[in-house]
This record gives sequence, C-alpha cells and structure tokens, in this order.
Amino acid sequence: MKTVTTVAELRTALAEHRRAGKSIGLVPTMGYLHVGHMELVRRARSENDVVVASIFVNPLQFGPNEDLAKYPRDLARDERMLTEGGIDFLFAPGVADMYPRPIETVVDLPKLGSELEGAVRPGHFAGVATVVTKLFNIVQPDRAYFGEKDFQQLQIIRRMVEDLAQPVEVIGVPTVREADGLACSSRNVYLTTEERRAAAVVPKALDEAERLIAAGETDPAAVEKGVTDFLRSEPLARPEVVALRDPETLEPVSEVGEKAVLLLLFVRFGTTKLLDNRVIAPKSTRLAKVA
Ligand SMILES: Nc1ncnc2c1ncn2[C@@H]1O[C@H](COP(=O)(O)OP(=O)(O)OP(=O)(O)O)[C@@H](O)[C@H]1O
Ligand SMILES: CC(C)(CO)[C@@H](O)C(=O)[O-]
Ligand code: BAL
Repeated sequence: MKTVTTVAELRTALAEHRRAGKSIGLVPTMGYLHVGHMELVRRARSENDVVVASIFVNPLQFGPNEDLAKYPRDLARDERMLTEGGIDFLFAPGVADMYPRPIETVVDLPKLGSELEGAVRPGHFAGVATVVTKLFNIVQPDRAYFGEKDFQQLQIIRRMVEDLAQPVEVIGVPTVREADGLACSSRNVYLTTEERRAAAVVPKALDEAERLIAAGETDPAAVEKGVTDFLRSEPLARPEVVALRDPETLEPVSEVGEKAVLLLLFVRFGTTKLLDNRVIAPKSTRLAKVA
C-alpha cells in the first residue's frame, strides 16, 4: 500500500491503472478505523482491481461547536490496518491539499440535507456532498462504498450521484456492530464506561420499534413515541431524532406496516452523538417469512 497526500500524485498514480483498463474502488473515511470501515474495504477489495481509501477529517462538514479539533486520529494505526486490508492507495491529504483556497463551490441538497441529522447539524450534509464530489473528481472511481450506519448520508450521496450524473456506482454496506449490538463508530471512543454500557439501549430501541409494529401499531407517531420513551428509560440517553421515514425519499410516512419504513435514531450520550437505523420490512413480507 502506498500513502499519497497530494491530489497531483494520486491522479498520476491512478491514471496509469485507468489506462490499463483497471476498475477502481473508493472507500472514503475520516480515519480512526474500526471493523465497520474494514468491511467497506473488504467489499471494495473483492469487487475492484485497484482500491483507494481516503482519510480526511473534512472541516466543511463540522459545525462551529462540533468536535473537529478533537476528532480521534491515528494515521500510523490506520495505515497498518489498511495494509492488512490489502488496499493499493491511501489518500491522506491535509486541509491545504484539499482546500488550497477557501472553497467557493458547494454541492448542496437543501431538502434532504436539512432534515433529520441535518436539522441537528445545519450545513453538515452540504459539507459531505461537496467533499465526496471532490473525492469522486480526484479518484474517478468506478464504485464507491458507504456504510448504512450513516443512512441519510448514503441516500444523499445516491441522490447527488443521480441528480448530477456522477459516473460512480454507490454501494451501501450493512452496519457492523459490537457484541451488544451497538454500531461500530469512531466516536464510540468518546463514551465513558457508563455511557458505553448505556449506549446498548440504541440498538435495542430498533428492536422495540419492530416489536411495536409487529404487535399491530400502524401510527408512525405512536411508534416514534414508544421508541422515544424506551430510549428515555435509559437516564444517560438523550434522543434527538426518532423518526420513521420512507427509506428512499426520507419523507415522513402516514402509516406503518404496508410498506418498508426506515427508523432513524440520533441519540446523545453526554457530548457524544450516536446514529443508528433499521429498515423495517412491510407486514406482508414478515408474514411470508414466517409461513
Ligand atoms: N459500523 C459501521 N458499519 C459499516 N460502515 C460503517 C460503520 N461505521 C462507519 N461506517 C462507514 O464508514 C465510512 C466512514 O465513516 P467515518 O469515518 O465517519 O466513521 P464513523 O465510525 O461513522 O465515524 P463517526 O463516529 O465520526 O460517525 C462511512 O461510509 C460510514 O457510514
Ligand atoms: C463520507 C465522509 C468520508 C465524507 O467526509 C464522511 O462523512 C464519513 O466518514 O462518513
Ligand atoms: N460519520 C459521518 C461523518 C460525520 O459525522 O461527520
């Protein structure tokens, strides 16, 4: 694996492979890697001739009061993990490499990007869409890999690629979890021992939603309230988003049970924000599965 920090160097290295007709897979990350990231790497490795991972803690997607400065970083450890994962290039630019001048051009999805997590983090998804577009332009990958853990991000990137005809296949990878069900996340290291124990309530809240819907609840507001109450039964959990939505458009649903619905959670423990979600299958499929 070769670590590259400048746009020019990466472009030169990849041009040769592209000329030789090799397919290129991209795994964009902010580093401090864990087994969730490595699952993206494994998928990319199995589906492409050349694999590029990027590590860039993108200032554009952090709000003024967010954790940009303290975001966990360990490049040497990440390099070891990516070498083991068998990737070809690590693109690890500095801020001056990615943004030599303050950026004037922004990719924004004002509607999709301002809801749910976007309502709690104004401007976040414009920062994500802009940096992902720039990474796509630099790497020109055939395929790019994103985790379903960040479900809204994945749908925003899919929509951006469709709207702007970006020539990339976007691949969503299922969420990798810890033994107690908590989704692996770089920010889990911020949790105190007590908060980490308490955080197991988040995946359990997804089960609670399934239970309520399987028991016949069809009113989305009632399911959202049931899940919020369940989360609040854990004193350290502060639910900020508990929303049932259409999995593709992310729009509110009027009823649950007939169609697949997305449950999206954004829950704070102290200053740490945790995300999780589940697409809950329609009743008919669940019955079919039982039969
Ligand atoms: N548990 C996971 N399973 C699958 N993919 C994941 C998981 N965690 C992160 N990813 C994906 O890895 C990519 C890079 O994510 P990122 O570097 O922000 O890590 P993260 O663990 O989500 O960090 P944070 O704690 O800051 O949210 C994203 O596409 C993200 O969805
Ligand atoms: C996609 C991404 C690498 C863009 O900075 C980031 O939002 C992330 O790690 O999910
Ligand atoms: N994991 C998504 C990137 C972020 O929280 O900024």
